[in-house]
Amino acid sequence: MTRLFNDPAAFADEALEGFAAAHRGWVRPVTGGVVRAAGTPAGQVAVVVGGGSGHYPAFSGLVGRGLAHGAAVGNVFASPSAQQIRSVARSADGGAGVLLMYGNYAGDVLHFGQAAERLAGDGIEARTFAVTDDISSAAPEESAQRRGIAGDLPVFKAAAAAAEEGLPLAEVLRVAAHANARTRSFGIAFSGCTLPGADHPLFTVPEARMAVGLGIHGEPGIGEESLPTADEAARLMVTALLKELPDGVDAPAGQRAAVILNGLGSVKYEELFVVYRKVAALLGAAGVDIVDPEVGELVTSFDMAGVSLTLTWLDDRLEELWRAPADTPAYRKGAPVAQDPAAEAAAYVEDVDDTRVPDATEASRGSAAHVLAALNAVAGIVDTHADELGRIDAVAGDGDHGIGMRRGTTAALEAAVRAHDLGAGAGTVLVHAGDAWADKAGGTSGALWGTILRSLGTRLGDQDTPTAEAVARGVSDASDAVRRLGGAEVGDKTMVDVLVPFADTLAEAAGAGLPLSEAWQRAAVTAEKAAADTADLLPRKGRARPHAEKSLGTPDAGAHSLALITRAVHGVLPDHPLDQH
Ligand SMILES: Nc1ncnc2c1ncn2[C@@H]1O[C@H](COP(=O)(O)OP(=O)(O)O)[C@@H](O)[C@H]1O
Ligand SMILES: O=C(COP(=O)(O)O)[C@@H](O)CO
Repeated sequence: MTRLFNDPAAFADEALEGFAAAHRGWVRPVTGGVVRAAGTPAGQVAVVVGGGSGHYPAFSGLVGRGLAHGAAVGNVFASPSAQQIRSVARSADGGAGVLLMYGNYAGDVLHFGQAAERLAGDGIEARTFAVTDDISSAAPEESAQRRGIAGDLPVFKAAAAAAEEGLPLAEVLRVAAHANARTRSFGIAFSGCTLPGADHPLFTVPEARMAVGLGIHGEPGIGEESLPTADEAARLMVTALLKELPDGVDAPAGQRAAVILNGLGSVKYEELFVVYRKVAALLGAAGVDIVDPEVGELVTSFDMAGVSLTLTWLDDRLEELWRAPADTPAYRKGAPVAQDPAAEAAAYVEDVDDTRVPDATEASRGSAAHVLAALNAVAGIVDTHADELGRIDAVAGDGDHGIGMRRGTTAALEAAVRAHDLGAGAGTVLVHAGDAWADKAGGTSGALWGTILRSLGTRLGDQDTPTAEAVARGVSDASDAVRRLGGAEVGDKTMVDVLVPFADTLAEAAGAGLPLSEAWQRAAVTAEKAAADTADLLPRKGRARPHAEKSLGTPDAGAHSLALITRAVHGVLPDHPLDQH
């Protein structure tokens, strides 16, 4: 249970504020996260890590000498937005480029990728690297699809220690890839976590049972067994990891390994030590020489009761990097590290002029009022269904779809009102709304919905009255853009299963000369049916993919929310073109 919070929607921001206030000697808050208080030494590659909140000390607690130069911090269980990541990276950049590092989750992949592109536009060389250590999340032949859990730490640390040595960006990236290839984790859990403001856990594990391979957002595990003794738990995890040795490690005997026994939130340190006692014995019996083990909380999941074991199979170079000193709020190692003598990190402040919008015609400004009404309806329907969306998402995902959609739609509406008050046309109102949605929601759906509104707004522009055909073309642009960005196709069990038929039906109806409201009504019916039909599909993309069979019978959360939104928008569309209000 998360008991102490104010407004649940503000939990992540308030936690970050308190964290930064408590660790002024190490970190400095910037828009989107934190950077080292002393800044990045000039000429050093900056390693910027990040991910959702709810996993402390990942990710903000790992900022400091010998480890990350900055951390972008998202909402609870949702990736930070591209805008947040860009802001942190710009503040952390020491002039030698930035390596963006995160666990392999769809939202993180989308937002960190977009941030890297924007940084390139800012003249900062940026590369991305996703950690994939969790062996239970995909088969060995699909290891690139695996999610990142406590293996984040050794992989981040190896890259950051290489950066600290002054190596160039390409070399730091190579070290990250090498460390990741030799890092494997496996976890078990005994009870779920409860998100701030929720009155029941995100997921549950039956009494006296253990979920095997459960993810750090409660993604369902690969099996369920009777509650083990501490020794049995140790044996299960060690056996799983010794079965999957990386390339270049033929047998455990004679190898050296960094070992992390990680508590996921509510397993006590004493319990961890009882388990570690057996882990050490089993690895010793297998001939593995343990180097600088860590037993404690390094990647958590609120109050989830669970543990994971991580092994990084060391060679001489990785051992040197693993042993290198570090000094961060949550992770210290070696002799005390002198702080960088540099002056306080300069915080990058974005130069945004939000008091001006492009010129718009009277007609387009009139249409903007309808766009506002539509966004108001969208925020309303999402608010009403937020809990239901979370429940659907929790079946095979991480249960945050309602939270993210609520944050996104609220921010979109606020930005739209601001732009409208400044006299923006329909296109600009939509573009501002999309940017705010992506920025404030983060997560997979934040990136995709930001793209949807931006595509539609770009097509509508600020000059003409949007006709049914123009709106249909905008929705088709959005559908193409979502497929390009997320890489999903119809049948993968995502929002694409609704967006594509919705766009096609709208285009067909508008092309046949129907007025917008009628054309939209037909398309909304198609969308609702398509969303319901996703219940019969097996997920091939996103977080639900490893648990395909668990999601059978439940529609996709993003598909369902899209259908709800198309229906709500229809409710406020006028029967005539969008130029009258
Ligand atoms: N690659 C993808 N392309 C299109 N839509 C996707 C993709 N991956 C996930 N989604 C959609 O995003 C929804 C989840 O959104 P969100 O709650 O933000 O996810 P997460 O917490 O996994 O980032 C899914 O239900 C699905 O509809
Ligand atoms: O869940 C996280 C980010 O992934 P999403 O796909 O946006 O949910 C986060 O907690 C780990 O970085």
